Amino acid sequence: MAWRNAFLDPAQAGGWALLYNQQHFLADSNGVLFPRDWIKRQDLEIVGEQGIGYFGEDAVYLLQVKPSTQLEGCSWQSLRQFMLQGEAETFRMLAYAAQIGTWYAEHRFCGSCGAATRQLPGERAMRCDSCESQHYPRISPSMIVLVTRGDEVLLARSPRFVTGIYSTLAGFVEPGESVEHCVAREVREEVGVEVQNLQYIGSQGWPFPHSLMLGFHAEYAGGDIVMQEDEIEDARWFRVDDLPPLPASRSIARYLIDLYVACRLGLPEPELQA
Ligand SMILES: NC(=O)C1=CN([C@@H]2O[C@H](COP(=O)(O)OP(=O)(O)OC[C@H]3O[C@@H](n4cnc5c(N)ncnc54)[C@H](O)[C@@H]3O)[C@@H](O)[C@H]2O)C=CC1
Ligand SMILES: [Mg+2]
Ligand SMILES: [Zn+2]
Repeated sequence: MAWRNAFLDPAQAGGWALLYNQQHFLADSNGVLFPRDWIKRQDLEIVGEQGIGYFGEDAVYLLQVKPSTQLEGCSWQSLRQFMLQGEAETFRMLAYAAQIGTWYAEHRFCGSCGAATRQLPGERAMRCDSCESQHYPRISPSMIVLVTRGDEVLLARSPRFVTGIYSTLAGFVEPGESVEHCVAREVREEVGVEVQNLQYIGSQGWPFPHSLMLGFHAEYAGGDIVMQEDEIEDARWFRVDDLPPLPASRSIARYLIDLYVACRLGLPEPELQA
């Protein structure tokens, strides 16, 4: 079943409901989608509602509820869990839903003047009538890069990672800089190394909470590894035939590594899950 984003009017009846709060969805043994009319008859406090698209032919609505919300036979499951284990189209739906949920939750009041906002009909925007501003979903461009040196790749550990896992370097683009500049700056800051011959590989929306990952391969150009305090716990060169535990297969971090390894070892190219 395929997921497709769309703008649906919540005034329409029917369809399916996702129950959302802070990067978590309520789920039972059938999954995350509940008959929406049935949900509306339950005694739940619904904070906000958006029509977000179609799962197959079925209309899907996102219902923001309180974190204390309980439904018989259901439990709260994290978006990260669906990223690690969920079916691909289900994860695409939940990734979009979570970003719409984050946007809505963070823009109920105007950041300029503090007045309450309202949802504009027909557009994904929160409108402040008091100062006439509009607030759209925020997307944070971030670079992610695999630094390579022949048969070796530079991988690092953040103290936030699961024990043992090594990954590519990543970082947020700063205001006014190009993504290329960001790659060179972040690599220099995090591991003290210079890079050259950047090659753009592809991108991935990353809903934790609203990054857009722009993925590169870059060749080592000079410098010894000097790790950034607090951000980087370990960084090393690994041979492509002797790699440590790597990030989740659905991540662009993993794709950048698998792609380079496949090229060096003459293996079939992996595919990036969008
Ligand atoms: N899809 C993938 O394969 C991967 C995705 N990522 C994502 O890339 C992003 C950037 O990676 P990091 O190394 O964590 O970034 P980073 O190297 O720029 O440092 C993280 C720090 O940036 C600050 N920060 C948080 N949100 C920010 C924002 N929106 N704009 C600017 N600064 C912000 C915080 O102080 C945070 O501790 C994160 O969202 C992370 O989840 C990281 C690795 C793999
Ligand atoms: Mg970083
Ligand atoms: Zn305002």
